[in-house]
Amino acid sequence: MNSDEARKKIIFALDVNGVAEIDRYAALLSGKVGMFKVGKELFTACGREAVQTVLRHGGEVFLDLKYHDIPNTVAKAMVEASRMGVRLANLHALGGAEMMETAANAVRSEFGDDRPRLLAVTILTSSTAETLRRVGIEHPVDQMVVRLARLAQESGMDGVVASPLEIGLIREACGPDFLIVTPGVRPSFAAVDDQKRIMAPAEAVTAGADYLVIGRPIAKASDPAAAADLIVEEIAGGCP
Ligand SMILES: O=C(O)c1cc(=O)[nH]c(=O)n1[C@@H]1O[C@H](COP(=O)(O)O)[C@@H](O)[C@H]1O
Repeated sequence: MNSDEARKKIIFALDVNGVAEIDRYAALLSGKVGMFKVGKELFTACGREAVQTVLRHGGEVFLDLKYHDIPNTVAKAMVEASRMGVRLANLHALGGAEMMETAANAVRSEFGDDRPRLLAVTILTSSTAETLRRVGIEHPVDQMVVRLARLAQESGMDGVVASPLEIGLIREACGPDFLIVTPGVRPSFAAVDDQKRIMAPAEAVTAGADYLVIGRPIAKASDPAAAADLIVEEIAGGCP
């Protein structure tokens, strides 16, 4: 894989709480990563300005607000997310088929093809079988992930967010065109932090990931731009 293809796969998680930090990372990482993720912390702190700031720097946005509510509320939130001009937006698959279908239909009927790709979060990368068991889900994590990925696909979603360990199973169940976005990726030089089900970047791409969400391995590095370059090299060098 060439470096440009590898770079486009990296989504940098902007897990910060101010516009000044967006400016800092956008200046450091534009041209080094493929997309910027605006998540709950940043959106709660700065709102739409966070998205607008990334767009102003010429970056593309994955709006990661993981909606989970009654179908009408999630559909309306997704329509507003789409209006902001983001490339990817997500909800929790555990919200169920009706919630996903209502959201997917609302976005498609309002924006047609000029819309963000819609992702369903399956089981979070910080969850284990014990996490599931304690909320009453007795199935193994990988079975739950595949079940939710299939449900998401049947409900009109474009793809899923899942741990790298389940990429192969999802590809098998949902086919080559279904997007797989995977956090919980750790390059050789980085700490594991609180992620539990992890994989190296090149391995995740080889397994079939379309995008890798990477935060602290880049943000906490003494030279974030160099860390992003190293990850691009790991992917390009390790993937056919
Ligand atoms: O939806 C996500 O992006 C997400 C889903 C998931 O299962 N696990 C997960 O870590 N994430 C996000 O991916 C990012 C991972 O950041 P790092 O662990 O610092 O690389 C964070 O912004 C999380 O919110």
